[in-house]
Amino acid sequence: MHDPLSKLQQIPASIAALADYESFARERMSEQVWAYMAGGAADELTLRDNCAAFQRLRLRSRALPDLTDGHTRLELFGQRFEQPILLAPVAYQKLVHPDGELATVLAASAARVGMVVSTQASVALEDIARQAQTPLWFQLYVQPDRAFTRELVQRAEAAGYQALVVTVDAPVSGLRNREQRAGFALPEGVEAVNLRGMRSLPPTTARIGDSPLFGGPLLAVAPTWRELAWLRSLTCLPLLVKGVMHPEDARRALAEGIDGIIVSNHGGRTLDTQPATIEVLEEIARVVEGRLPLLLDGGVRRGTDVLKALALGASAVLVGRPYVFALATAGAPGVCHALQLLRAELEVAMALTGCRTLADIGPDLLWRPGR
Ligand SMILES: Cc1cc2nc3c(=O)[nH]c(=O)nc-3n(C[C@H](O)[C@H](O)[C@H](O)COP(=O)(O)O)c2cc1C
Ligand SMILES: CCCCCCC(=O)C(=O)O
Repeated sequence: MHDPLSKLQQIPASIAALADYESFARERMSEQVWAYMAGGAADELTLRDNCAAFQRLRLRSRALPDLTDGHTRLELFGQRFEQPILLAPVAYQKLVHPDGELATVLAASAARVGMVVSTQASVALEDIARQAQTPLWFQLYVQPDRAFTRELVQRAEAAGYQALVVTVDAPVSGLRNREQRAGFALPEGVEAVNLRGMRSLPPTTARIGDSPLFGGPLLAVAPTWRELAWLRSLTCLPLLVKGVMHPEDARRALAEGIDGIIVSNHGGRTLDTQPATIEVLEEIARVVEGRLPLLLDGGVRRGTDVLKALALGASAVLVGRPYVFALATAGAPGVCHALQLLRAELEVAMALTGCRTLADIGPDLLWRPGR
């Protein structure tokens, strides 16, 4: 296996934190691709809030902790992870690098980080799995063609994916104004290869005065909790829902026998003006009461963000855009480097807050005036 660690010296020397990859990535992308990768929905308030809300939280350091035998290991669904950080599903990675998801999985394997592969990956899910030496989970968009959806699940199982992550926050695409203004469209050579051969919906042709969405074909086939129950009966893989932002949806997920919940607002790409994920995490954690793994994504940029999410009830976090920016800048070595930076930051943050293992991380790490 090609080792991305051997190329780490090619990383621009000025990159000291995840955010530093952004300007390098931007230089390497067209305006259209940048709009797709970096942008969010509508006025991008939620996109910005995801990061800002983490930045508002304050940590409390602890003096003279005993940190002997410290580590960041954890188990999720019987799978062992070296750190509570996974790669979030991001579609069409060939937009930013010719090897796309193959470069990412190489880096994830070298960094020993779990990866969630998008239904809309630009590389076949089987080809990604063949390269993987790390746990892979498959992110599922329930397709209008349910027989095709079942086949996708079976393909993921056969290829060795170890969990199914059903995205539940995008029955329709968000209003991506930045993409619209830039005129983003998939270029030739980049496509959702896993969806080849699927019957697609008839194009919507709403005219002025018609309802643009309601009554149309899209909502008629949008997934509901019924499809979740169907998926539950279809697979023995751990089943997670990604995109929960409301405590009642968390309650429903528990009742439906779901195995894990990802608190996510899709990185601010679906419904704009939602709160930041870190702001709703605690309320959802109160519903879940530790009965199943609770994960979070959206705005995680620093090791201290990982620590804050764990302090408020997450078992692990996922990162999205930062690794795509690293991929665009320096390919697999870039992704590997970005993951190593984040892990180092987490370990420093744990040491300075007196946490020897993840079990030591709790809400008292946060400084909350008046409490
Ligand atoms: C370019 C891009 C493509 C994405 N594609 C998918 C996808 O195919 N499936 C999915 O469930 N989420 C997708 N997401 C959302 C991410 O999985 C994740 O929720 C989000 O990026 C986390 O926020 P962050 O980018 O601030 O880390 C995508 C996000 C981005 C930026
Ligand atoms: C119905 C939403 C399709 C979006 C596909 C990729 C994605 O999740 C994203 O761009 O965000």
